[in-house]
Order: sequence, then structure tokens, then C-alpha cells
Amino acid sequence: MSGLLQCDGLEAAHLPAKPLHLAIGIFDGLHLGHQSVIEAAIHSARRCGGLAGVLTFSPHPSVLLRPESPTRLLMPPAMKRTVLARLGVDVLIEHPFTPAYSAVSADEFVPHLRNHLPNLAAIYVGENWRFGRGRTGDVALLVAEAQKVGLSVFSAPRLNHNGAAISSSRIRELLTKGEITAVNAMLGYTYFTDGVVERGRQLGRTIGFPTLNVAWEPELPPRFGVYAVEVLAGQNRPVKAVANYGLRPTVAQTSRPLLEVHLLEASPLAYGDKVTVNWLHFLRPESKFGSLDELRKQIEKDRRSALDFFAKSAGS
Ligand SMILES: Cc1cc2nc3c(=O)[nH]c(=O)nc-3n(C[C@H](O)[C@H](O)[C@H](O)COP(=O)(O)O)c2cc1C
Ligand SMILES: Nc1ncnc2c1ncn2[C@@H]1O[C@H](COP(=O)(O)OP(=O)(O)OP(=O)(O)O)[C@@H](O)[C@H]1O
Repeated sequence: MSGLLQCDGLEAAHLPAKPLHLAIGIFDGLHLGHQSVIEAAIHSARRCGGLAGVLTFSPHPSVLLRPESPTRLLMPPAMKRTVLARLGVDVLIEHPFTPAYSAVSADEFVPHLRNHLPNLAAIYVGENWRFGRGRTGDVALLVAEAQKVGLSVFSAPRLNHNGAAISSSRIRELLTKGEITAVNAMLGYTYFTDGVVERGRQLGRTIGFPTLNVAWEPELPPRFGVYAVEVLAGQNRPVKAVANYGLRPTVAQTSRPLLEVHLLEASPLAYGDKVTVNWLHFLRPESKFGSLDELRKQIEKDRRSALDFFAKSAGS
């Protein structure tokens, strides 16, 4: 099967009659641990001519269970779809996490799945996965319940990074601290922003640093600051750049953060172009300068730091 088939809920999952190898979880960020679960499903599906599926839930359960402080997500649904399609997943089922769904008990979970997915052949989760009302079900119960209806269960060992488990929560925390190198190491791909190039106030070019503004409003903003990034548009090769993400306190009074990209190489980018910005390296926190001249001198240093970063990464 080519392309990602999307289903809006289990009820709407009318799938081709092939064995379904289904990975289950929230999968916010699709980090290396998530990928090991999903890749196991893809691998088995390919071996037996079946379908590789992902069952995920939306909104995040915290919206229902902890409405006073819901989890702010690393990736919007569109970004999740992009990465899943890139991984080679055939089917994505986004099931609404409603009060009724949250009330399904751990014992009822497998029959409930089987009922909606008659071709379900195997379930893929991480070894720490919990399910059912109050998260009372664990992998041992899943295996026992699955056996009763002839399904197999694969549970992936927990993947670590620097001695601690990789998890979406850990990545969220590091992103807000600007630790983009660790974020990228745990994601297994480069954290990215998809957006459209917008016109700025054109002040940048008067101080010698024209910037492209990328329209973007993430649920979980990365740390405000200056980053070495690369910009991709269509099939063009990546363009090296340095970006500021933040409120630009030297020149603006706003509460709406902006991603501004200053290109380090010539490029045909124009307003309205769709771009992907890959976040590679944190250079410094955003700060408020006493004058435009001080800001200009600092941006010149940022340019050099970014060029050094690119020169070093080309040599490594
Ligand atoms: C590499 C880089 C670093 C920046 N750092 C800061 C900063 O630390 N503080 C700040 O107030 N603005 C910072 N800015 C934002 C500038 O104030 C902004 O790009 C400039 O005023 C142009 O804005 P405009 O696109 O709306 O014309 C930075 C911009 C770039 C490209
Ligand atoms: N480090 C990991 N190694 C292997 N599997 C993992 C890892 N982290 C999560 N998984 C598995 O991936 C699936 C989706 O996980 P989920 O998104 O619920 O967890 P998470 O990344 O730990 O998120 P959070 O930090 O928000 O709890 C689950 O089956 C889970 O067990």
C-alpha cells in the first residue's frame, strides 16, 4: 500500500481485508522509543503482506483527565501524519478520547478492538504501556487477553538515552530548555517547523539582516533564542540559516512569538512559499538590547557562530 490511509476513529476504520499489525499509543513526538514499536509493526506487516497501522488518541487524554493543566503537545496532528507517512505506516486511526472511551475497562479493551478491527493480527506496544480505565491494564494482561482471541502481542523494550528512558515528557522538558541537540538525539530525526513565509516589518533589512518570518503557533513553544537551522522548500537543497524564535523584546512589544529566519546562503525563497525549518543547534537565549546597533553587532556574532557550527558539522 502506498500513502497513509487516515481513519477518523475505530468506527470509521473500514480497512482492506489484510492482517493488521497495529501499534498503539499517544506517540507525541514519534521519538526513537515510539519508532521501535511502530517499526516492529511495519516489519511484521511487510513480511506477511499485511497492513502496518497506528492507533492513536485525540485529544491527548490529559485534556479530559486533567483539564486544568492539559499536556502541551510536541507535534500537531499534521506533523504526526507527516512523520508516520515517512516511517512507512499504511493506516492511521485517530480515535477520539471521549469520556465513554476513557471508561472502557482494561478487560474490555481487547474485545473492543477486535470488534472494530476484524482483521487485527497483532498488537505492538512498549513494555511500560498501560491501558483501560484508570490505566489498570499492563502488558501481562494485554498478552493474556490477546491470547484468548488468537492475537499476538509484541512489547518493545524501553529505549534509553544517556541512561534515562526516552519519553515524550522528557523531550518536552528539554525543548523548553533549548536543549535541541538532546531533543533531536531522542527524536531520531531533526525537530522541525512547517510553515509559510510571511512578510515581516522589513526592519531587519535596514539593520543589515533581512529575515523571513515563518507563520507558526506551536502548542509547546521551544525556548526563546537563536538557533542554527536549515530551511527546505520543495525539492531544493537545504539552505543554511540562523533563526530567532521569540518575542524580539528589543524592537517589539508583543506576546506572540515569531520564528524569524536569516539565510546564510543565496536562495530563491519568496513570500508565500511553504518551508520546513529544521532546528539543529541552540546558540544563545533571546535578550533585550539597549539599541538597534547592539542588536546588529550581536546578530553578526550569531551569524558567525552559526557558520562555525555548519563548518564543524560538515567536518565531523
Ligand atoms: C539571528 C537573529 C538573532 C536575533 N536576536 C534577537 C534578540 O536577542 N533580541 C531581540 O529583541 N530580537 C532579536 N532578533 C530579532 C530582530 O529584532 C528582528 O529580526 C529585526 O528587528 C527585524 O524584524 P522584522 O522582520 O519585523 O523587520 C534576532 C534576529 C535574528 C535574525
Ligand atoms: N522509550 C521507549 N522505548 C520503547 N517504547 C516506548 C518508549 N516510550 C514509549 N514507548 C511506547 O510507545 C507507545 C506510545 O507511548 P506514549 O506516547 O504513551 O509514551 P511516552 O513517550 O512515554 O509519553 P509520555 O512521556 O507523555 O508518557 C507505548 O506503547 C509506549 O509503551
